[in-house]
Order: sequence, then structure tokens, then C-alpha cells
Amino acid sequence: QYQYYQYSPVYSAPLVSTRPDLSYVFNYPYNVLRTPGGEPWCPAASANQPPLFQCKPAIRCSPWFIELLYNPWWCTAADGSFGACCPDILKTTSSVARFPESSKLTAMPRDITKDEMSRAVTVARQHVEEISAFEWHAWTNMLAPWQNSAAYSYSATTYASLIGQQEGWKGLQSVEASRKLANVLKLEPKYAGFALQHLCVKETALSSICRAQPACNASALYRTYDASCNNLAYPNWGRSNSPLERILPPQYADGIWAPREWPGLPPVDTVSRIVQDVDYPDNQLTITVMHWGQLVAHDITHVPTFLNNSAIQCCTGDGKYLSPERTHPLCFPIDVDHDNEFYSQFGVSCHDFVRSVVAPREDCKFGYADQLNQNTAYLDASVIYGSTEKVARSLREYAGGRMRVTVIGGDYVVLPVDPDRKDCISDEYGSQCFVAGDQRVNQYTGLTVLHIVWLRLHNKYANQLALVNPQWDDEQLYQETKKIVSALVQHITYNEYLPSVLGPNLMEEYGLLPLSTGYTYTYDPAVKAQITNEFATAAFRYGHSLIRNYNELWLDDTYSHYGGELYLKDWFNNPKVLFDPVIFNALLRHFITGTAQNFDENVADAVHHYLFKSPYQSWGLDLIGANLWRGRDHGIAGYNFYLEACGSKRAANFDELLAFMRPTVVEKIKYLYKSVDDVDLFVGVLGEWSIKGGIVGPVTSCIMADQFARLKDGDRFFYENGKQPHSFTPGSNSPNLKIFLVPTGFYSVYEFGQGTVRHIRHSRLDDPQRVLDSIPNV
Ligand code: HEM
Ligand SMILES: [Ca+2]
Repeated sequence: QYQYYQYSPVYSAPLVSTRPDLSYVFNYPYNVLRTPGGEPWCPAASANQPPLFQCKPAIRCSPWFIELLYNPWWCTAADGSFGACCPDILKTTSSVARFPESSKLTAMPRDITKDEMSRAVTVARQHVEEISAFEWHAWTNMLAPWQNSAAYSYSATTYASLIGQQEGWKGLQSVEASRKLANVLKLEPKYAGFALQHLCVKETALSSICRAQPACNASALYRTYDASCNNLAYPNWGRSNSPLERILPPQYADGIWAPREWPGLPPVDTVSRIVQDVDYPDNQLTITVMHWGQLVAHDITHVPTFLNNSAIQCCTGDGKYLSPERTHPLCFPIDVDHDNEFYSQFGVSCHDFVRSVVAPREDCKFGYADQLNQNTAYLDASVIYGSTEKVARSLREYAGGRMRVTVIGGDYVVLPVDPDRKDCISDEYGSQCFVAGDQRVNQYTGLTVLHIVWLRLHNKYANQLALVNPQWDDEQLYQETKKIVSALVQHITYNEYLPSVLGPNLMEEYGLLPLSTGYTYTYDPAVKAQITNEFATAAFRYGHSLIRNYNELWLDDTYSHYGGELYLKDWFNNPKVLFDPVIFNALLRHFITGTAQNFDENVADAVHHYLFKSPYQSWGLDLIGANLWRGRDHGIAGYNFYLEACGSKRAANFDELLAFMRPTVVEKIKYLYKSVDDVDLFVGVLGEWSIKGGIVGPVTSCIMADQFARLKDGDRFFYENGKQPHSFTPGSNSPNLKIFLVPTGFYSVYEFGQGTVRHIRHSRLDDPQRVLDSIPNV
């Protein structure tokens, strides 16, 4: 029943390997290293034999989980706990910046006159006003998705916040003006988006759309709410509501913003139909790997969709096309094949889909469209605290450094409920939505549970800090706690999550492994810690393959009372069950013991056919189709181009893809795509062979490792970063200091982060009961 990862027969190393990997560590003759009594022991430190091995609490050896699984090397750690022998990481060096920004500026065919420029701007503005006017038309004709439809829930979790909307309308003006200019200059699509970058928006009537640079306080001890000023030279880098970065230039049909759509490109529904729901539980990963991935995704990226007065409707309630005059100009509905095995049962031919918000370009030049990231790009726990000052402030209690909570029955603590947010499905309790640092908190019950755990953890630490630091006021308690909590989120991600996904070799190569002791000094202000479009739109959506259809509910800690299943498809955008502590605890138990689905091209029906299904419908939307369509909406180039960017040769034909992708996928797509260059990037993400020791494949891991190297080396506040005014101080045994320092590497989350679900692998490395015991109630 269990599947092992499928490694490529041909291919097993990272695409570009410029530095030695750590595999020699595991060729170490460990089985000779035993005491005469047969007890395993760890070799002593030795100068000529780095890296040094040590017996540590097992969780600190989690980057080497796979090696430990096959070559168990257990020992007793100094604190008497169950330990493992693994290398010490004393220094990391990153090979980040693989994708140096290549200047693709092409010459302008001729100069443009002031008059032509201002005419283009005027026409663009008129066009944007017409779009706006449609809103009024939609409003008066009651054109909006029905509140109990999948389309409505989809919009509820993806629509733009107020700032996102404002930036979006600015971005739209710049994009529309670029389109007009490309027409005036008769620029070919291939060059238009580049040539126009010679022209500054600032010098036109649109100058007010350009974002100002905030003034920074270089000695500030804490992160700003919106991540501005993290990079002192480029204070807008990684800031919320700024444009995504790109690894490769886009391939828009018109060179500016028309979706990647040309003759021969197969409909995304046809491509999505190669995906099936086959139940292969993973033999190594708990379902927490899936959840943690989603939480990380929601910390670092949220590309919202357009919205004005209300949610935008693109199809009728029963999945048919609207007439053109009733279709919103920012709709980009998905065509469902008439012979789709699933949707044809319900006569569905149209899936709601709204285009992503575009932002004014970072340099405020004209040119191709870049999409907006509404969240802070840094892994700074914004998923818990918010990505803007307004949201962050609305979540604080303003007493004792704590966050607002809802307390039910005296001691059951959940997230605050927002009486103004009416977009969740819930009957018994009315429409009750939780609020958190990220807007998508209600998307799925499991995700909401993680939000609650972290909220409680914040308040637990704030209370502890207040005890040892009675002189601290609310502000200092909040900021110090937030600093510790964001350090934990980073540590868990780099110590436990990423090694599972990328494998230890790539972790080493990109300098991503947490140190065993001391600080890192790899912070480099030239590293741009923005999220890449390829990462958000394709690579990091790999996690959709790990989703399972249901959670098993065990009602007590001895796992003897089974309470049935909680089906994902029944609980989208509906947090109602979490008002019951029994369900909350049962879900946590499942996080620890339940398996994720195996990573492959099979995806759970819960998201492939029932995404955002409401209780009043028998079908939902298709996340796989949406991922593919989103890639085209963002103009993401084909998989083949990323093979090249990651250091390989482009595949000349479909057979050459077999070195990178599983034959089960290649055999199907070769009949769908005309050219191997057309294959959508997300198809490659799902279809690639796993790299050794990791989950994802060669190109996906290349895009992901680059991203997480940016988020480490480009983050001035990265928890391990030393020699900064805000750096954590090293650990100390002094009782007063112990709590509020996160000494880099000296403590693992195991010792420090009691109360977090940070349990990535199966029980070999950890004791589930201990994790459960440590989840704080308050
Ligand atoms: C129950 C689980 C999940 C559900 C229901 C879900 C649903 C969604 C939806 C509806 C979108 C927006 C699609 C679009 O319109 O483009 C999305 C985007 C995304 N998902 Fe998931 N997802 C889940 C789990 C995950 C996991 C496990 C990961 C990663 C490990 C992940 C990573 C992402 C990323 C990176 C995006 C793009 C976010 C952005 O930039 O706005 N998701 N997901
Ligand atoms: Ca963030």
C-alpha cells in the first residue's frame, strides 16, 4: 500500500552542483563506531575530520532523517533524551543568486513624443475607468456570485485587501498605458515588455502611482509590520503589497499582460484531467508536512485577485458561461471540457476565475505586468501577526503583549471572530469567520488549527516573559514575543521542513542548514528577498499533491475512540467545527499520526473536483486547473525554460523529458502539447522525479532552494544573523535570561518551543504524546 519516492534512474544530483555534497558523512563507517559492549557512540571532535559528529536530541538531527532511517545511529544525548548522532554544522555558505537579473532591455524603435505619451496615459485611464464603471453595472444588475457557491468562497479567500486593491488599480493603469504605448510604437509582443522599460511612469501624469521609499531607522530592534526597511538600501524589498520578482521574463501573448494563450496550447482542463485521485499514503511524511507547507506559503505569499465593490462573478451559479455583456472585464474563466468525466455529470462548462492583481513595477517603469504580493515576503510570522500595521494592530489585545483571542467555556481558546466578516459558511453559529494575520485562515479547518496553536503559543510566551520582566510594557512584551515566535517559525522551517522537501544535499549547497552553534554572517543586502513568481505560482504549489481527502478523528490520547472522518470537501471556508474543543484536539492528534498523501501527479478529489464546494452544491472548483490557469495568467514560461535556467539543457523533445519527469506523466502530456517548450511549469512540478532525500524534483527544488536562500541571506532579521543591533544573544544559564533569548542553535525547538506542533516526520524522531502534552491551552 505504501509508496516510496520515485527517484530518477538517470538523475539523482542537483542540477547545478558547484559544491561538494555531504553524502560522505554517511559513508562514514558508523557500524565500527561502537563500544565493546555494542553500544553506538559518537566519534569525538577532531580537527582533521570535519564535520564534527555529536549525539544530540533526535530532533536536531532532522535534516538527516533519511540517512538515519536507513542507517540508524541512535545514542543517548547529554540531557538523557533519545538522541541521534549527526554532523555539527559550524558554518554555512550559500550559492544564492543563481539567477542574476539579466538585462533584457531591447532598444526602442524610435523616440516617443510627449504628446503620444500623454495620449496613451489618458486612454489607459479611461479604460480603467470603464472597468470600474462595470462594477456599478454589476452592482445594479446584482451580478455577484451567490453567497453559498464555490465561486463565493474562492473569492472570499483570494480577494485583495484595501491596500491591495488600491495598488491594483494603479498597476492596471500602468499596464493599460504600456499596452497603448506598445500599439503606438508597433512593438512586437516579444520585445514590447522590455523596450517599454526605457520609459518612466514618473515623468507622466501617472507619476502618483509610484511608491515612495519610506524613511528607515537603521538601529530599530524589531521588524516593521509591513517589512519595509528590512533592507536599508532598498526599503521596499520584501514589503507587503509590492510586486513579485521573476526568475525568467514572462511570456505574455501580447508581451504586456495578455495571458499565455496561443494556438496549440491545450486547455488547462484537458491537462488537469491527467490528474487522478489515487490513495497512496506516504510512508514517511505526516500530514503536518502538508499543513506546515501551507502555513509557510501563507506567510510569504498572497497574490490576491481583483475585486471592487463585491466579489466578481465569471460564470453562472450552475457553471455555465455568462453572456459577454454580463462578464466582468477582469474575469478569466476556465473552460471545462464538455467530456470531462466529472463535471459533465452536472453540465458544468465554466469555472470562476478572476485575474491576479498587478502592481506598479518596482522601478516604476512601463513594461510587462508583475503581480502583487499582499503579504510580507520574509518568513516573519506575518501569517500570525499580519502584513500591515492596520491588520497587526487589530489583532493585538494591547495588554501584557498578548494577542486577542476568543475564549469559549472558560478555557478553550481560539482565534478572534470578526463580526464584520461575513464570508464564511456556517449555519448554527451564523456566518462566523476567524481573523488572523493572513486572510485565508478559514480556508480549511486544518490550517485554522495551526493558526490557533501559534496564537496560543504567542500568549503563553508573552505571559512567561511578563513574569521574568515585570518592567516591560505591553509594546516590549509584544515585540519580544513576536521576535521569538518568528524565530521559531524560521527554525522549524529550516531545520525540519525544508530538509524533508529539498533533501540534505541541496540544503547544504544553498547554505540553508541551521547552525549547531553560533551565528551566521551570510546576510547580504544585495540579495533580494522577494518571492519569485515561479515559486508562488508553480513550485511551492507542489504541496497540493500531499493533501488528503479527510482527517481521522481520534477522540482520546490513547487512540482508542475513533470518531469518524472530517472530510475536507465539506468544510471549506467554514470554521464552525472548531468551536468544539473535542474536534480541535482530535485534529491535532491526526496531525501527529496521520500520513500525508504521497507526492506524485495524483491529487485528492477534495481539491481537484470539490474545491470550495458549498453544502448546497454537489461539485466544487478544480485547484489543479486553477494552478495551471494562474501560471498562464501570470505569463509564466514553460517548464523547459526553467530546466535551462537551473543549469540543464532544454529538452529537445518529449523523450528527453524522461530524465526529469516520470514516464506516467510524459506519456500523457506528449499527446496534449504541440511542443515540449509549451509544457506548463506546474505540470513539471507535479511530474518530476523526486531528488534524493527530498520530495520535489530537480527544477522545483532549484526554484525552491533559491527562494529559501533569498529568505535567509536577504533577511536582516533572520534569527541566526549575528552582529546586528537586534541579534539574539547567545544562550545562558542565568534564570533571568533563559526565556527571552533564542540562542541560535544552542536550543532546538524541542527544548525551547514546547507547545508548537513542529512534528514533521513519523514518530521515529519524536514522541507524539510529548507533543500533545505540550500544546498550551492559553
Ligand atoms: C487543504 C489544503 C490546501 C488548499 C485548500 C489550498 C488551496 C489553494 C488555493 C485555492 C489557492 C489559490 C489558487 C489560485 O487561484 O491561483 C492556493 C494557492 C497556493 N497554494 Fe494552496 N492549498 C492548500 C495547501 C497548500 C500547500 C500544502 C501548499 C505548499 C506546500 C500550498 C501552496 C500554495 C501556494 C504557494 C499558493 C500561491 C499563493 C499565492 O501566491 O497567492 N497550498 N492554494
Ligand atoms: Ca511574511
